[in-house]
Amino acid sequence: MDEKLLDIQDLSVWYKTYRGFAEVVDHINLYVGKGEKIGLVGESGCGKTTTMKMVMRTLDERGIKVGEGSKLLFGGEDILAMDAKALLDLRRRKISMISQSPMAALNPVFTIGQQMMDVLKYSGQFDKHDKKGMLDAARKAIDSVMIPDPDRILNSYPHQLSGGMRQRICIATSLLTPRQLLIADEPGTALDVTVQGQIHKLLRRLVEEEKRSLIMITHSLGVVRELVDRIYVMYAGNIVENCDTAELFKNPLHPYTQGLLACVPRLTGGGISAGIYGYIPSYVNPPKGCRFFNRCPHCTERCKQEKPGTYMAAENHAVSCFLYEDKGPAKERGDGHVE
Ligand SMILES: Nc1ncnc2c1ncn2[C@@H]1O[C@H](COP(=O)(O)OP(=O)(O)OP(=O)(O)O)[C@@H](O)[C@H]1O
Repeated sequence: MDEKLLDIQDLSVWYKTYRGFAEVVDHINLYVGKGEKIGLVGESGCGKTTTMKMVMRTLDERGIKVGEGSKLLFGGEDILAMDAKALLDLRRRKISMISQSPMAALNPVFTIGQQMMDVLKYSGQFDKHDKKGMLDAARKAIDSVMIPDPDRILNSYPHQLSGGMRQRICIATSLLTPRQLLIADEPGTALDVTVQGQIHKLLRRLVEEEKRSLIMITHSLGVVRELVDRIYVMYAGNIVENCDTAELFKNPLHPYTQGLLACVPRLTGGGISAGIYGYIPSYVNPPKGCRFFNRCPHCTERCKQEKPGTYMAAENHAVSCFLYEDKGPAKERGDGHVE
């Protein structure tokens, strides 16, 4: 197994709302190895962004509660125990996150050049007077994301660029510093499919060239198929299935994964998919059993009352559904958590 770079153990995150606590992330386990590319897939609102914002510690901590026993380890260091200085270092030098909306990520009142120079200045790689060195690094980064005329781009404001260019600039900025982990939160959402495809290929190439790790967050299994080594399927705050990408497409086991796969459009026809009937349950009053029970074609009385464990349906293929209980519990890691 790869050496773990990020290791999320038993993480629970609750938002404080006026109706009570919303249990949005519910005891999840997930890891990414050094140089590994993983996908975190699930429909809108299932808690993917919350999980990753927790990793970056960018959620407003007055508005959340983190479950007891939750652990977030990055290179063995406990993210939840980091002070403000260590967190700043984590965000400036170790992990970067590309958000869904490049317009929200870029500051509209500064040029691209000013924003890139700021990133370089605080990265600790250059002397703060070495303007030429930083400019060259910024030009090189723009070049690596295949945008011509870097000097014009450096002098442009975000609104003077197209959506695809802005998203590439976000990727270029995240690559300015030698960070080990890149978290890409649906980087193609705001773009048309042709540009989306280019952005995904670009991300894969850059991550592979620099041997970085990647977490690709998306609601579409089709998007991650060509991009990642392993996939975690998330539903309503739970990881319901986790295995290698090829295995997931060959042998999807959880009824939710099967439903998600049926939603991937096929060029060979077959009409419009029926989708998955129903919607995600309330996080304020989540079901006490399986959170997918009201949408599941295999639901039994037990599913409504009892939470399924995580079972090892095949080698390195974990699934959280009573249908696979006879396959035995998932591997214990020695720290009491399953993987
Ligand atoms: N600050 C907040 N306060 C209360 N609830 C929140 C807050 N932020 C997010 N949520 C809720 O948490 C749930 C999960 O949201 P999250 O953004 O993590 O989902 P997601 O899987 O990333 O969705 P998408 O794919 O649409 O980005 C949603 O029901 C959302 O309404």
